[in-house]
Amino acid sequence: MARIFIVDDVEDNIKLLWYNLEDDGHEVASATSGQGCIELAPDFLPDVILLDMMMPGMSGIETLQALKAIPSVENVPVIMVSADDSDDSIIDALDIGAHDFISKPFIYPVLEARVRSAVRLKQSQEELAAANERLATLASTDSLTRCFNRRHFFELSNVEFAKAKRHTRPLSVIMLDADKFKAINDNYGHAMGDEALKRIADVCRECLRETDILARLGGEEFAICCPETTCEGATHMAERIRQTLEKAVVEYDGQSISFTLSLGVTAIEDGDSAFDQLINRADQLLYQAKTKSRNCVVSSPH
Ligand SMILES: Nc1nc2c(ncn2[C@@H]2O[C@H](COP(=O)(O)OP(=O)(O)OP(=O)(O)O)[C@@H](O)[C@H]2O)c(=O)[nH]1
Repeated sequence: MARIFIVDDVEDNIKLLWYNLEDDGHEVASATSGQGCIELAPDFLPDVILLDMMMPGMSGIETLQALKAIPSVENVPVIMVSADDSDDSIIDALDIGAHDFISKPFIYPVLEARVRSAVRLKQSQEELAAANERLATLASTDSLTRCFNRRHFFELSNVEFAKAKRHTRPLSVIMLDADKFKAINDNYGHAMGDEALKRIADVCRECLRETDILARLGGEEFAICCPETTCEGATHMAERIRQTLEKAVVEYDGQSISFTLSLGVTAIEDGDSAFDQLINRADQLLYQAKTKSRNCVVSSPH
């Protein structure tokens, strides 16, 4: 079963096709002009469009061109249907992006077979798009914590850094690392360690804004890039993350643990020419937090 949209200025042609297609189990909608097609097809979201070439007003070719400019229907296969089966017509239609061409009068089973072929194309396009989306997610996220991975974090943060520099806007970075994490793994097992990492990500997500970029940089180290945020604002947020995590209890397999975080916070400074400089500074501040007492936030400039 597919969703078929018929465009023809002759209502009897539409009716004939409609009954046949409905009999074959398809869901059908129609328009009697190119303009009607442009207005209705994006709502109906068809799998295939059967488009008459010769119509008064907007021709089939013009309608096809307009459809290709509408994102929600640009990839819907269009079968041009026309009494004019001159080579030029066929070439025009296919060059503009029609999937197929069938001349009138057509033999219905042939048209049906072409519709099936177009539906198969649409389905493979959709499967490919979904697979590409899954791949893009896999390539950009850490599977354990669902945070961005290191590579994607730097891609996004470099763009934010460039924007902040260009418009002289604030931008901050928080680096955070679980304290004595090795002991969690050693005493409670790797699975409990994994639960603890997931909790760090959840606590960060709870505390950050939609525009903030959260990533697991590796091991038990995370970073957050905060556009439009001063060092003071980011320090406030880091402190909220620290306190929330400190109170959290992570449970796994009948056991429960609590643990703490050390955090380093810095913001863009006049002399900074690359995002890496902020990361290095935040990393040094995180190191200071570790050597100071752990379970604390160290920020600069204060
Ligand atoms: N469970 C789990 N552990 C991990 C993962 N990645 C890294 N680790 C562990 O994280 C621990 C990090 O240990 P260290 O670098 O010594 O740091 P720490 O014990 O947190 O000590 P401080 O950072 O000094 O407070 C190591 O035992 C790693 O094996 C992971 O994906 N899952």
